Amino acid sequence: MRHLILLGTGGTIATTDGPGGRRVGVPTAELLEAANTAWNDSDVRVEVREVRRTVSFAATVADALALAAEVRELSGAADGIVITHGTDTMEEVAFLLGLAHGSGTPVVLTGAQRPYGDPGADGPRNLAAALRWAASGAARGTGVTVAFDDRIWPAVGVRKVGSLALAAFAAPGRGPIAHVDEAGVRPHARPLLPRPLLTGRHDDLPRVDVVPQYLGSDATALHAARRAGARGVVIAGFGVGNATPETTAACLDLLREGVPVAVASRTGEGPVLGLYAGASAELSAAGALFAGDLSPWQARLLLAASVAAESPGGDGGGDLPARVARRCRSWLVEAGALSAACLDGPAASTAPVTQV
Ligand SMILES: NC(=O)C[C@H](N)C(=O)O
Repeated sequence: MRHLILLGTGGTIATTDGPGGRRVGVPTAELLEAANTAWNDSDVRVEVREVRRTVSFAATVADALALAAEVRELSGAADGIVITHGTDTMEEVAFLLGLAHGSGTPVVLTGAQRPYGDPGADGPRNLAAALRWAASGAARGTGVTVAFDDRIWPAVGVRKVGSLALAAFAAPGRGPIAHVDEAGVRPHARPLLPRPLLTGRHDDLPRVDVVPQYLGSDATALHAARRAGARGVVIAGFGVGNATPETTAACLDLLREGVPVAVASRTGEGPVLGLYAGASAELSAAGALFAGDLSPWQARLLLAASVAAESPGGDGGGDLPARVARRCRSWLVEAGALSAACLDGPAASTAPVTQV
């Protein structure tokens, strides 16, 4: 008999509507009962543990790290771990759990877009799919995944792409690695699993802020982040990773001061690259990390984990941006998010640098 552990953390799947809005309150054992109407396998024993009962927009990095520690502790004791979670930050929590996960035990997050008891509730079906996937041999060695709307998404690259749609998740440019539905569990691909970056116990991560780019944005938010004690910043850049002249200049100052800078794209799909003079090309040449096709939110966690790994308890010193970028790049190459040609620095572009 296979043994799964089901960890309940809250989210819409465990909410009911009421005066003042939705609130978490449904016990995880009740969620399991509802899922069992969609799937019940007498050969699988599910052990339920209540971890937290919150909506995920109120969760913190410290909460996610505590969850990662619990998952690590339980990994040897079960054939699979399923976590019910809010969808708003699921892409970040899945990614962070992946940064800390080193065993073959599958870890599967799921949730719902509609509350418990809704006539069209998606929670029971999503949870049933997550349990089926976790109990199947196919999930072993796939690291951390998200089960939603009959599809299984890899933690690296998964994004919430719908605010209300039942098909709430996608991994643009990557696609689902399996389907789980009436036709059974059907794996199509296996995600590349980098070595865990977060080893040992971490109660929190260094502060890293995301600064978005928008028409005419100046460097005010970047300066505020620095004043607030940010140990790194991620630019959610235009297109292929560009920033306004003011932001670019402020990022170059940060790099000179020893603060790591990562660049991601606000577009939602595709890699970033140092193509444009006075913007991405300059940032890239100055040692900013170009974070492959990671979302700004996943890039933020990668940067924070790398800063933590480089400078436990210290401020790192002058070449911190270079060391952090190197560590992130080798992780991104292992994750298939960056070409191996980028390992020692920015990949040489064959295209001529475009003058802005
Ligand atoms: N669908 C959901 O779960 C959204 C909810 N606000 C949460 O993240 O907890």
